[in-house]
Amino acid sequence: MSDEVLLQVENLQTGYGDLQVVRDVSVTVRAGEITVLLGRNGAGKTTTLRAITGLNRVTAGEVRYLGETITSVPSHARVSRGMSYVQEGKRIFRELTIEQNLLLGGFSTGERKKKLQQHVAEIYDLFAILGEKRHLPASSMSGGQQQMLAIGQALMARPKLLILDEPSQGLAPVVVKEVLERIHALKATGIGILLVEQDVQDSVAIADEVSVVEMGRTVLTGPAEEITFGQIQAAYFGTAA
Ligand SMILES: Nc1ncnc2c1ncn2[C@@H]1O[C@H](COP(=O)(O)OP(=O)(O)OP(=O)(O)O)[C@@H](O)[C@H]1O
Repeated sequence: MSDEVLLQVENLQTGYGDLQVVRDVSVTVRAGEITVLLGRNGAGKTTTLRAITGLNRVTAGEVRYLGETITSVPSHARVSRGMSYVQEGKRIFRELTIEQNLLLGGFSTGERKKKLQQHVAEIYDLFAILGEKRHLPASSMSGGQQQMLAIGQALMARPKLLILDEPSQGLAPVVVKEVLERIHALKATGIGILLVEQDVQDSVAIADEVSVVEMGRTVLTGPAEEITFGQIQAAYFGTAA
């Protein structure tokens, strides 16, 4: 287990206008580790990610990132401090080529084209299929490959913390496994990953830390190796102690 805590969310409260959706969520992500955030539809997972990334206002609790409270730091400043967020639904540019999509992902770094090309080559090392298809339009790729492109695009911003909202959504089970395996391989780069998932079994298999949210509250949290499938199920269905 790494000791470097990248993200520490404590007793988070957030929502939409007057509607409080997240009432008490706590989650920790360490460098070189994967924290999986689980919960049923509507439990408040996406809303939690939106508050962490600065898209939703925090009404109580704390978001600490790289040792600093960032609760009032604007979203774009969180990006430039190394927080990359891949929202649900593969937000890529379908008509652009894979390589153009990746280069756009690195645009915010302000680095020169040569440096960006080096980073693109690193992405091809991580996701070989993107390199093979680099000159094809993104729309020509399968759902799983487009998800890898969305992740590759986020990595081009050179994040310390990568936040992924349901990358397995809409993918066939065999493709889900492949995408999660690729995400697992990213740990070796030293970044921390916060992964929201519906696919409990496969995501817990790659997790270091697990948190389950039910009706806007963290009901179970701890190291993946100490948490049983039965405990996760009970937390999911609101029967946890
Ligand atoms: N823009 C919004 N305005 C008002 N309420 C919203 C908005 N987005 C989500 N909600 C509500 O907030 C609650 C939590 O939604 P959220 O998307 O965070 O859940 P989730 O755990 O990510 O579930 P899912 O897996 O379905 O995305 C739901 O009741 C949802 O209807």
